[in-house]
Amino acid sequence: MVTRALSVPQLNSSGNSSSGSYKGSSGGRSRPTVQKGRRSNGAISVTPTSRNRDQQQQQHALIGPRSRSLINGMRRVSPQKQTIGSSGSRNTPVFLRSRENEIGSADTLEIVASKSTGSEPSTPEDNINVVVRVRPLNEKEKRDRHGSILQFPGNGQIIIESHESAKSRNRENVRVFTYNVVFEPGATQEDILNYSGIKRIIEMAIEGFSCTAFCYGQTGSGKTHTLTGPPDLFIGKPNPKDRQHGLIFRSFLYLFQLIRNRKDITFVLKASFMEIYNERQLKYEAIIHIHMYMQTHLRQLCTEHRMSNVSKMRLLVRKQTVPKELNIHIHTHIPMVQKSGGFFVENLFTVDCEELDDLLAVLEEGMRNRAVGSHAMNDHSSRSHTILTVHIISEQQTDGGVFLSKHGKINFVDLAGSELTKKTMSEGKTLEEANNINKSLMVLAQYNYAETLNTLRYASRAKRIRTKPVIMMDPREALILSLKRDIQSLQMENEHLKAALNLHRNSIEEVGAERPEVMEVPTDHGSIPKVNLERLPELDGSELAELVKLYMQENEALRQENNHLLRYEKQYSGIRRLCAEKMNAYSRNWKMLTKSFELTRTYFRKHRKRSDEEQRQIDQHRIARNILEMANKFQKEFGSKRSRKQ
Ligand SMILES: Nc1ncnc2c1ncn2[C@@H]1O[C@H](COP(=O)(O)OP(=O)(O)OP(=O)(O)O)[C@@H](O)[C@H]1O
Repeated sequence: MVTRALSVPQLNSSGNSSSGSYKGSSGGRSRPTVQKGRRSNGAISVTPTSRNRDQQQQQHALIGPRSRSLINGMRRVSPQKQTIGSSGSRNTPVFLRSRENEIGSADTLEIVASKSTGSEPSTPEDNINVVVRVRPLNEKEKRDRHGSILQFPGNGQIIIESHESAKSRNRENVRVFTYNVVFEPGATQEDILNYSGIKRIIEMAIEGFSCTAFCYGQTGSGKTHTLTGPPDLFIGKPNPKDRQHGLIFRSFLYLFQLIRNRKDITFVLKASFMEIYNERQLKYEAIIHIHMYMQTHLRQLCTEHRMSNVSKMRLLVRKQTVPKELNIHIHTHIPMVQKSGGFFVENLFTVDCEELDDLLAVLEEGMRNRAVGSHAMNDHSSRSHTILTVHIISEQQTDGGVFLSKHGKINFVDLAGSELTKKTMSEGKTLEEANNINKSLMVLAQYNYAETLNTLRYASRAKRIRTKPVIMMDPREALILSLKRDIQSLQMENEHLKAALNLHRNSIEEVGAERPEVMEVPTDHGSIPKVNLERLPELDGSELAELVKLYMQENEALRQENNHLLRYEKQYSGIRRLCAEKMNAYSRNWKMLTKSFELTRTYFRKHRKRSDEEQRQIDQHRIARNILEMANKFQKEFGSKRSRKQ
């Protein structure tokens, strides 16, 4: 089971951005110092220029998975981005600060690089990715000349400075936060897709992990904009090429791109879209803990915040026959969720999505149906928390012939923004909604400094959360798979032992030793029928259970056989060792015997006594040889004298 989360805290960036001492790439190289009071002159970074207490900052954080192992040793990519910032006083504003002109912080770049490797998902413990996006100033903020309290020194850092009166300024008023990525106001929707780490999340969801991307932040800070784009995108038929499309739309495209490349896997996609409206006590911990424990955000809401507090939970995409409002049921014994106690949402309507268009239709319909209100800080303010879930069920045949199915999912959560009703000038229904939203988030301090600080703290805390994701599989299928693996390794061991035994038998027979008396090895597994593994996905629960039983039996039989073989092997190897020792002794003796025989024969040849007859013959032979030699000599001498005379 996995826990992956994305959050998007928000900052209200103020109008007159400045770079101060943090211009361009060099700003990120050395550790920046805050230069108080320097007026900013560009869109690259936003520095305090105004002491206006009413200034607004909006930031949102994107929290998602990342892996320590992925980060270590990853190559850094360094795209050069030339984006025009909102205030545009510089020609080439960088939309997010990092070292050496790179886009995004080091961590994020590594995540991006890791994504492109398409490597195996790791099992990271440090898998919450926190990304902060600061939106550009809107027209009203520019008109009101609100300043910024934020600076972007690079390295994923944000500096927030309070603009209390100079007297009260002290070290406490300047705080530095570090995240995986900080997007400055010039960042585009496409940049968020490419550099926030969401692509990695989608890849992990495909691999069977449960992942979440969620946005958190002040009202009007750009959460919905980041996730879905401006609301008027969904009026009528949306133009798929619109550059304003948000993270969800772009993630869907990327998801389908990945799925189409995996021809070896069969995918089934389902999606649901619901909202939690007027819920009072939602906390970000809820969202994150749910992932640590189980399936959806709702479980945590149930267990930690007592679902009775939830006023309304509504389906945004539904069948005509399905009631709009949903009931939550809490169960203590649901097999898959036993550990945390469980819950399920009655009538949660999930849509089968065969095509990309089906997924996009879920998003569009949900966006049209969600509760939106208007107040002074946002014309299209979300009045609820929404959860769009895409289930990715995959099925792949493994080397062993077993079909492995995984159930990954990705949740996109758009939390309603926290609001100061005084600033939003909410009244009536909007006021009631705002109160509930604020309660359900964290009720923030009086001014945007405090709100921004709170958001940054929130994101910082989220970053410290450690989760341990696992791939979600049907436990029975997982068991079958592991039994199958056991069987394979037992069979290999078995073959190895048999080969070793044969070797022993042969060598024992060679020396004519007696074979040991041992139990016969059962080589036939009897009545265990063979099962067609390709039919695995078609089997129902009882058949699967039967299959597990059969595999366990086969496993057990193989284990027994291995034990017998091992005992055999032990006995045979003992006898073989004895034989070998005897053979060695024999051969040593034989060598010695041969040598002594040779010596004896030589001795006797030299010293044995000859018989008289033998001696007489030898003497005669010797006399005859002497006579012959003398005759030859005489002949030679006589011959030479005669020739001289002539
Ligand atoms: N990065 C951005 N670039 C341009 N406009 C933006 C950006 N972010 C937000 N906006 C605009 O700011 C306004 C408020 O944004 P949005 O509705 O997304 O905020 P929100 O955080 O979802 O607010 P609420 O919590 O009230 O729903 C919208 O008009 C949106 O189009």
